[in-house]
Amino acid sequence: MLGGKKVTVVFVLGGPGSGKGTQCANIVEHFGFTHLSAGDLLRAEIKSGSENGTMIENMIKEGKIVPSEVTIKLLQEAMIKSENDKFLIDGFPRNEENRAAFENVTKISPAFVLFFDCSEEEMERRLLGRNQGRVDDNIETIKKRFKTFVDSSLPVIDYYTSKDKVKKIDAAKPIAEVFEDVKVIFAPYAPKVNYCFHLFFLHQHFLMDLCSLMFALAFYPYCTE
Ligand SMILES: Nc1ncnc2c1ncn2[C@@H]1O[C@H](COP(=O)(O)OP(=O)(O)OP(=O)(O)O)[C@@H](O)[C@H]1O
Ligand SMILES: Nc1ccn([C@@H]2O[C@H](COP(=O)(O)O)[C@@H](O)[C@H]2O)c(=O)n1
Ligand SMILES: [Mg+2]
Repeated sequence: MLGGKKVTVVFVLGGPGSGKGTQCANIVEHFGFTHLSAGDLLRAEIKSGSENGTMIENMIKEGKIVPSEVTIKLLQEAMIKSENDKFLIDGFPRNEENRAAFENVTKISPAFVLFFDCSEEEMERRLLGRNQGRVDDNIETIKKRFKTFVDSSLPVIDYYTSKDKVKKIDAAKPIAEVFEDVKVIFAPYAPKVNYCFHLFFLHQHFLMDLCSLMFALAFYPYCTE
């Protein structure tokens, strides 16, 4: 529950450059989730001129993890503001502190954890080719982010694996192929088709076709004279 509404949360995890943001955009389009990237929220906080801006910017440049209370507040505010009840939380929880604090504060447990598994070699290639002007997409910071991922984030994935909540995806494949695997996992969340609505329209079409046929048969003798 969050501010009185029941929410579904999926944590989207994986190393830097594994394709979390790319696949979240596809999931939003096909399955109606709202995408909340912790990294994007932190970058927006820097831009907004917040009092935490300088601290967040320094942490991002060093590939370190921002204290949980800052990130959780941003995630909570975004979820409350949204009219949706299905969220992809991308890049969070990044360490044990993030994980425990989120569950304590929000009382929300994820429906499952989507884990994009990719080699460092491939992730490095992608990050160096991303060209979005991110201050952390340089080889020095990328190496630090990889270390933080191994030391702090992989234990979170191990924790959720022990709870049988992790759905692991081979993220080294091309984007479209990764999404084929993602789609299988999200199939239970596909928007429901309203069969009654379809049946009504099929029925309408059938009646109209029948009327046209009767009309044509009735006038056929006159048309052929
Ligand atoms: N399966 C893929 N194959 C090749 N390139 C990919 C694939 N998925 C994403 N990319 C590209 O790799 C780059 C990083 O992808 P993306 O931003 O989605 O990763 P991310 O996991 O969100 O990274 P970060 O943790 O740094 O935010 C982007 O330029 C994206 O277009
Ligand atoms: N839970 C988080 C998520 C991110 N950060 C910081 O932001 C950086 C960029 O995150 P991306 O998910 O966009 O790659 C990340 O390296 C951290 O410095 C964080 O502190 N806590
Ligand atoms: Mg991202």
